[in-house]
Amino acid sequence: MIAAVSVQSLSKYYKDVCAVDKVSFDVLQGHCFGLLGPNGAGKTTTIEIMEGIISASSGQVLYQGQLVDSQISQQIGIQFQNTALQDFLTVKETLNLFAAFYQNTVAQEQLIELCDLKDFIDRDNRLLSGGQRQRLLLALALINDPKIIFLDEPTTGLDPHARRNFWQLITNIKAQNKTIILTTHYMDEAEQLCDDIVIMDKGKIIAAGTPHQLLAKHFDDIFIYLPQAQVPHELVSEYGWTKLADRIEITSKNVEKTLRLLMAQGVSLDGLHVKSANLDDLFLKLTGHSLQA
Ligand SMILES: Nc1ncnc2c1ncn2[C@@H]1O[C@H](COP(=O)(O)OP(=O)(O)OP(=O)(O)O)[C@@H](O)[C@H]1O
Repeated sequence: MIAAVSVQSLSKYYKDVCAVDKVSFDVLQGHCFGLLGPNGAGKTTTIEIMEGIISASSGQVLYQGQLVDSQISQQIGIQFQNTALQDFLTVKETLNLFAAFYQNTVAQEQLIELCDLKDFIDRDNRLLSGGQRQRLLLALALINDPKIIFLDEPTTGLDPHARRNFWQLITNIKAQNKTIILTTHYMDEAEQLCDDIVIMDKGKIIAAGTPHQLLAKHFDDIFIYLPQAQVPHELVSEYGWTKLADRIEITSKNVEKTLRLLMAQGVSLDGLHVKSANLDDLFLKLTGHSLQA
């Protein structure tokens, strides 16, 4: 199967700064692909080379096996984080304005439906909430009926409700067999939406795979938390458990055995919290810091 986009040994130097260092990955047709990494990891540089906005120092990007060229902008959709919307235009007028830039466009009713714009279609851009603005920006990214859509931190700054609404839209778009390339600082977003992820740090790929594969590879432990006051210090040091601000973190391969041990030691299980590792834990393990700034 030919990848929708294939990034091959891509490097980018800014004078002596190596922003991207021999990065290779494939994005499969119809998948949601997540590019994750801390600030300065090289994500934007990689994505901008893929979008044909800047050129690589070396390496190449292939779309369906063909080298990326200036025509690519007609075939891809980009939702930029900070697109400036024209003041004094309504949402509908904005859609019309952007449609004029492309040879092929999607029917406006379809976009309104897909991005759920109906309730504010005649509203001035300046009066949109954060979530409504993001939905309009998504519609603009879809206006040329692209097969591949780039979303740059699409839910940054949105409240949890608006984020969940937006995830639903992305799921609907994916169901149309479109390929989505997403950057995000939210690990729950990546876990929810992405079929494949690549984690970059300092210009290099440090992990790649499906969220499930990556978690299975790096963790076989379950985390158990108990309020600190309930766990005697001697037990914490004897078993090498971790003291957090107000909790004790116990990593365990066998939850049942650990709980039995705690009970045998007379430790109260009030306020017990058990969780599996998630992408945030993976990120912390691989990079030494949490992704959420
Ligand atoms: N135009 C430029 N000139 C010089 N250095 C640059 C330029 N653009 C990016 N860099 C450097 O390249 C490295 C990678 O930057 P990039 O913006 O790709 O990272 P990022 O992962 O997108 O970070 P963020 O999450 O903060 O957007 C950084 O060290 C950055 O300072």
